[in-house]
Amino acid sequence: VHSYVKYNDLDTINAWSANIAAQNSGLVSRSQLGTSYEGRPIYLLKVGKSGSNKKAVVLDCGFHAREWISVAFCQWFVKEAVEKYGSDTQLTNLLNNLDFYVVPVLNVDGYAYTWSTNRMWRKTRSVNSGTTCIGTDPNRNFNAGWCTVGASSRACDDTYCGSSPESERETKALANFIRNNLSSIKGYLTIHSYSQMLLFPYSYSYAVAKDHTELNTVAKNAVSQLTSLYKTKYTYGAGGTTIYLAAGGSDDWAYDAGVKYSFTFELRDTGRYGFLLPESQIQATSQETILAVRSIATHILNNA
Ligand SMILES: Nc1ncc(C[C@H](C[SeH])C(=O)O)cc1Cl
Ligand SMILES: [Zn+2]
Ligand SMILES: [Zn+2]
Ligand SMILES: [Zn+2]
Repeated sequence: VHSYVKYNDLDTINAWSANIAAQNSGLVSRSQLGTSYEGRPIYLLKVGKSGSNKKAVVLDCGFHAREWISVAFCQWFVKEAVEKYGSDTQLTNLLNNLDFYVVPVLNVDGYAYTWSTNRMWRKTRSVNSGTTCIGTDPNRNFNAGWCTVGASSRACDDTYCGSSPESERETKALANFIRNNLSSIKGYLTIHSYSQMLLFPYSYSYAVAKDHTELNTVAKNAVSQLTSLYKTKYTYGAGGTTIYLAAGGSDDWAYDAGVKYSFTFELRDTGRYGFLLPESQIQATSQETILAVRSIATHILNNA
């Protein structure tokens, strides 16, 4: 049975996304972004009051299979939206004027694999030619400095960039969706764990993004909102200098494609539990992160 304060397996999440759309048809609709390598559906939830030519923000979770707190967060976000619409002023305003395209789990094959076989799996589950090593790192597979730095060209490595940009069905599906909706998509938030960081372009080089100053201010304000709830410490900045130089990331690609407000969240913790964050921290992590998402979305609404 589904719980917002537990980690849910893929079948439970898919049943949940069908139900929450059916029960909140004025606010939530479900479609399919594509199918994974192993043939699983990759669902997309459109969250927002129906209206014409609204701005959109893409929020994806479950890029990396083992980062379960990311997957829990997207479910919490949708719950909060449907629960508080009509009563919470800020959220109601956001949902009246913005559409949030939520991908509850992008890397569905990998996520299923962490439940069935290997909790620490990161990549997709696609077969690589000439080796028994499986999978590509979806966050090294985008056409953004592809495979130049901070990624491996060896299929057996956890940061394998793939045979070519968008070689994965999962990354191709997401990239196609963003390309096809560029006129409305003003923000891109991709949720990972762990490190407690809010990152923005670029990670693929030390080049300073043209919107660096604004993105830095948006990140600063979002982090201060997050920290205000439980005093959780976050760092923020351009990925290359804040975490590490790495190419092929979805945030860099979205930014260069024209999505100005592009951010990567690295949720709790800083290493005590790491990817194995206890379920007891899902609620607090989700609540504090939502404050940051609200802050960014409000900036987008006022400035995009
Ligand atoms: N553009 C990027 N933005 C953030 C990161 C950090 C995540 C952390 Se799990 C990763 O290593 O894929 C990595 C890249 Cl390549
Ligand atoms: Zn990740
Ligand atoms: Zn991470
Ligand atoms: Zn602002």
